Amino acid sequence: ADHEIPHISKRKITYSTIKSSPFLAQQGTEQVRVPNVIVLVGLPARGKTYISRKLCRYLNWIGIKTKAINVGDYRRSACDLDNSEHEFFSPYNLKGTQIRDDCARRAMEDMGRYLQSKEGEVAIFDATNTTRERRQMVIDFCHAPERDPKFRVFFVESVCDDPKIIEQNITDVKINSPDYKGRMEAEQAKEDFMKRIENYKIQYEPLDEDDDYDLSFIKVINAGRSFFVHNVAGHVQSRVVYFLMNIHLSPRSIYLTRHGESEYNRMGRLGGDSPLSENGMKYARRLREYFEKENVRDLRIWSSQKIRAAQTASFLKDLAAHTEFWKPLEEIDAGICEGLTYEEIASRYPKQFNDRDKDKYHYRYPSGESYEDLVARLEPVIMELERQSNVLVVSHQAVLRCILAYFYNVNPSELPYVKVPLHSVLKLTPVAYGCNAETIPFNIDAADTHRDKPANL
Ligand SMILES: O=c1[nH]cnc2c1c(-c1ccccc1)cn2-c1ccc(Br)cc1
Ligand SMILES: O=P(O)(O)OC[C@H]1O[C@](O)(CO)[C@@H](O)[C@@H]1O
Repeated sequence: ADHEIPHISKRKITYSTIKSSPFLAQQGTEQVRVPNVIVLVGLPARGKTYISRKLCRYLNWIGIKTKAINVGDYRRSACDLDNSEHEFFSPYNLKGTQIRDDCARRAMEDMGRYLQSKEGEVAIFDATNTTRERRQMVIDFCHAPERDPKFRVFFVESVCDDPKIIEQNITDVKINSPDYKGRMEAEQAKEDFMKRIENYKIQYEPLDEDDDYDLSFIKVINAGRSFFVHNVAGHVQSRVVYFLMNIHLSPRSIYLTRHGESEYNRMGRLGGDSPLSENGMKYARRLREYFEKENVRDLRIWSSQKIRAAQTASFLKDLAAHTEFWKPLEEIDAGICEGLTYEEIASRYPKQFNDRDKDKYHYRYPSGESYEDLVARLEPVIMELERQSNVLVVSHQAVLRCILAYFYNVNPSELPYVKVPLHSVLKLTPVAYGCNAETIPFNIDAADTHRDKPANL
């Protein structure tokens, strides 16, 4: 059609191009970055799996393909569960030691295949790795003579002598772990687990800045109260350090809501900067009533600067300790399609409309943004959310899809189709390894702005 965007010739660009993800520089098809292995170190109940899974989720969300490999899972599948009492973990139990070494080796080989095949760029090796000998085995595997490129190794040691934190870990996670669930009373399980920790303490050799002078590592002390960082090498390691220094365990809630229904929502028009509709105003009032009852301590409100969002947030301003308006929270920029309805896009730019549904995450509107662009612009928002305590985010459909995808590990193909209806609040509360979600519906009429993936694609 003569309205069709002039097809920009895809000149073969020879110099290295920074692909759409700002974190990924690609030379032709090979990624210039070497594979990275992040090796956890620490006694049981020091949060190693907590760190592994959270780090894995963050790296995948920013576009760095990452897999966490937990050696405990290999041990549990290798031997039936009667081998999970503390005697099994005694260094004097030769059979137990042999099984555990074998599981570590098999896990390491799976990790090697994941990185060698370029299926992923980063592997997180989640195990105690509490002896120098075991750590050397991992290093030798990553730097094997025949390996090209060598895997870069970064140790993350979690050191904790705060009994309250250890207690919290055991009640939160260990008692419900497959090792104990339904086989032992909580009290007995806790006792057994404390003995398992004692077994590991016999051989525990913490990382040491002199003995391990050539290694790259970070010691996280008492769940992030302090850190010791040594010899950080490369982009991935510095992002890992940055992330670990911004997360915390303190209980809090994150509330997510879209703006109230806007005039453009009612017309089915995308983007723009229209004010709230009558329904939208009603929602904003009811949202305020909800937060009056919630009575959240030190609530911070972050809102997009679009009128429909700022109006919604302004109803709650006096309830919050602090309200700020952030440009990164604005809705995806639909470029030349801003202000149009989906029907108008389909008729004016049929090829663009079709291309978008084929790969909605990577599709970038002409003069606009893709979901991938949105994730990159939202990374500082996610990092600040990790740092904060109670926050209410007032934003938009595509933005909240990206934020939810971070908390729930939603992959790029599903992310653009996550349901985020108008006039509902999502309350996220981090617990143990995951996040509880509570949807608070307000039963106030609103346009349905959700478009499912067409069945034929
Ligand atoms: O137990 C622990 N000991 C020591 N550090 C811990 C935990 C836990 C933990 C606590 C309860 C449940 C699940 C995990 C998290 N972190 C942790 C570690 C590093 C950072 Br940066 C932040 C938190
Ligand atoms: O990616 P989708 O499904 O088109 O949703 C994003 C659209 O949702 C809206 O926020 C509301 O329709 C638009 O402003 C935005 O373009």
